[in-house]
Amino acid sequence: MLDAGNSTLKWAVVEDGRWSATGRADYTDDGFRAFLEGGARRDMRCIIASVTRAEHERRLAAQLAAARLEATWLKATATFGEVTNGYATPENLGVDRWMALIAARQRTREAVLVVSAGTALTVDALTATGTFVGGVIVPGARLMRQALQAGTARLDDVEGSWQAFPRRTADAVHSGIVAALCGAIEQQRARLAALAGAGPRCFLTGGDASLLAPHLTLAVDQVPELVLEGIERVTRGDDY
Ligand SMILES: Nc1ncnc2c1ncn2[C@@H]1O[C@H](COP(=O)(O)OP(=O)(O)OP(=O)(O)O)[C@@H](O)[C@H]1O
Ligand SMILES: CC(C)(CO)[C@@H](O)C(=O)NCCC(=O)O
Ligand SMILES: [K+]
Repeated sequence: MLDAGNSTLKWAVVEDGRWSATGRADYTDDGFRAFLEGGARRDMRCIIASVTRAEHERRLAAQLAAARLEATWLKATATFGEVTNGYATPENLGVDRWMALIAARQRTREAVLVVSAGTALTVDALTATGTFVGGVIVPGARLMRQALQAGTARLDDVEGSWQAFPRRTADAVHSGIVAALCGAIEQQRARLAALAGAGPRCFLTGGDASLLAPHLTLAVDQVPELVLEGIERVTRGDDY
């Protein structure tokens, strides 16, 4: 199973229902070699949830073909089991978000906020009836930092640390980004709470989950492999 994000490729190898290996790599030949050496075997079926650019997808497709691995590329659908995709055009929803929502439903039947903090931050609301009612997309931490550097003269690329009231430029940038990302999560949580009539649970995944978790006032469950869990569920189910 492959979670092909905009920045990195994440994978899990499933043998006899057991996850025998997991890993992550960038979109280079070395990265793909890490995947092959990390447990992929000849004749394995690869199920891919990709939101990355066409160039990465073509390269990945060629690498899989060269390794004689059969590839299946997933798309978001209108429904899966109890989960209903409320997007205006369901197939336009990023398949990574769809997989995370399906995995979240497998973990709980309560209302839940599904947050992925990667290249982009997505905050998606799933009701207790299993309906994905919508969600927001925000630039992720790296993109925010790049945007500030590109659009201003005096913000250097210096690593800052989190401060409630930053008094140095680097700390102000770092803390501002954390505040913006956490603010989006807290707002959507309040909106889903109003809709659901109770405080929703929150699952947090993605490369920046640990950056945000300490600064959220709500209780969150960190689930690093949420997208891969969704791929496994979809692959296993007869609903797809
Ligand atoms: N090379 C890097 N330089 C700076 N920050 C990085 C780098 N790699 C990862 N990060 C940090 O990790 C965050 C998330 O990126 P990462 O690739 O880990 O997420 P991801 O969940 O795999 O994203 P996606 O699924 O969209 O590829 C970035 O916003 C950034 O803060
Ligand atoms: C929002 C991202 C970049 C998050 O990885 C991805 O899910 C994506 O490209 N989605 C397509 C657009 C959408 O979900 O509305
Ligand atoms: K993401």
